Amino acid sequence: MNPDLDHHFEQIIRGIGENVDREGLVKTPYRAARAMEYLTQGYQQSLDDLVNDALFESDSDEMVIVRNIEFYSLCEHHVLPFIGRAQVGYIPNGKVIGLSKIARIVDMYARRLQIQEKLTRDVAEAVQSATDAKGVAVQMEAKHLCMMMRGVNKQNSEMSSSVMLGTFRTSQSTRNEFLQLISR
Ligand SMILES: Nc1nc2c(ncn2[C@@H]2O[C@H](COP(=O)(O)OP(=O)(O)OP(=O)(O)O)[C@@H](O)[C@H]2O)c(=O)[nH]1
Ligand SMILES: [Zn+2]
Repeated sequence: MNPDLDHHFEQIIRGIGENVDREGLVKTPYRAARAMEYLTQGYQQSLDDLVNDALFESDSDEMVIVRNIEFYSLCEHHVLPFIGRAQVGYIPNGKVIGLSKIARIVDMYARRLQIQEKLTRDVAEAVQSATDAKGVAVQMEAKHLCMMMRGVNKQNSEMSSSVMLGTFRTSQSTRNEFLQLISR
């Protein structure tokens, strides 16, 4: 818990012309600071702690895909939410990773400030480094509130991003299999 954050939120509320002493707002700097800490908790986490050795020997070398992992992130330009789903695939290389850990990896990076392209790459590289996989593919689609509730005000546009590593990059048929499986 960082009490400085409470003070900064108090300044923001004052800055927009509100009265921080009125009843409804008295506890708001505290609440907003705790919420912001929660939304950016990824800075306090590390890949090693999160994976917690949940790697299991396996001779399977078939593609594993986890689809529709929802995530909530904040864009680094406006500190407004972007909300979407991730699809993560990998080809094991002697070991598989605990299923929940893939979703935890997505969450750890989502709970930081960034752009979607970096989030996509961070997740792909983390899965690669945790599993030593033959290849990793990550595809994400998200709606950005900075495009919806301000700025260009487009309600229906979604951003799609993908990162392919290893065999997903070198083999067209592996990439196609992934894209086919996630579009089901
Ligand atoms: N590539 C990419 N751009 C993003 C992402 N999130 C927000 N942006 C964009 O970042 C850009 C920042 O542009 P600026 O011109 O510096 O900021 P701005 O004046 O607030 O831009 P507008 O949103 O167009 O009003 C905008 O085009 C946003 O849509 C993201 O995850 N990836
Ligand atoms: Zn933004």
